[in-house]
Amino acid sequence: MRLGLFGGSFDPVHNGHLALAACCAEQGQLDAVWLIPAAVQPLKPDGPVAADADRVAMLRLATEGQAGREVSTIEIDRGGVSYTVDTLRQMRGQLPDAELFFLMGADTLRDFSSWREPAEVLRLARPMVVQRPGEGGVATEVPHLRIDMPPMAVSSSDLRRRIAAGESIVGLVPDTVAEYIARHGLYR
Ligand SMILES: Nc1ncnc2c1ncn2[C@@H]1O[C@H](COP(=O)(O)OP(=O)(O)OP(=O)(O)O)[C@@H](O)[C@H]1O
Ligand SMILES: O=C(O)c1ccc[n+]([C@@H]2O[C@H](COP(=O)([O-])O)[C@@H](O)[C@H]2O)c1
Repeated sequence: MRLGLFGGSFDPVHNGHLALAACCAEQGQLDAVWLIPAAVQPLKPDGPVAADADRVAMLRLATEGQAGREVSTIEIDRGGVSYTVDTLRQMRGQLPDAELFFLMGADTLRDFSSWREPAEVLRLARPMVVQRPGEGGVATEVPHLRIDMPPMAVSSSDLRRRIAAGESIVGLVPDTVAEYIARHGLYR
């Protein structure tokens, strides 16, 4: 099985994330994509704004009813700083026969050399990378598969800013996620 692992802060999940997963699944012929919210992303040491349970709940709403999408709480369950190499080792141990791909946007690939054990990460999984508006071309020595995605200028930080400013987020996240954010008063 060809399994796509898609790690992120997902603070909150948005339509750019969902499009990334869909484009990689289609063009990379993936059997499934697992979305993996980080507890604490190593290069974002302040940690996420929303609670782990809220980020997981929003991911579940965003992927509800979509075939081949799952939310994995492996990093939240492990706790602490979420190093991708630890996650891939755990996945490899649980799924020895799966071919693993690690999904990301070009901005994430740009910082790849500062990750923990980047060579080991590449031994365990192949990066699958989409372009991101505002990022230049993917100029990097890191071997990766390029996936084409229509540009979507949405980011979690812009969403948090919009919500705090009382601006609309309609069309940027699934309606169920927008309702969850409003109902729980997140990011105000
Ligand atoms: N609009 C987008 N287009 C392409 N890739 C994206 C987009 N938004 C996020 N990604 C990718 O999804 C992964 C997870 O992103 P993350 O959860 O940090 O969201 P973000 O929108 O980048 O958040 P923030 O604005 O807080 O940095 C990263 O690899 C990132 O490059
Ligand atoms: O393992 C690392 O050192 C490492 C450093 C930076 C980012 N990552 C992972 O890259 C993914 C994208 O992170 P983000 O928050 O920038 O979207 C997420 O799964 C992070 O845990 C991993």
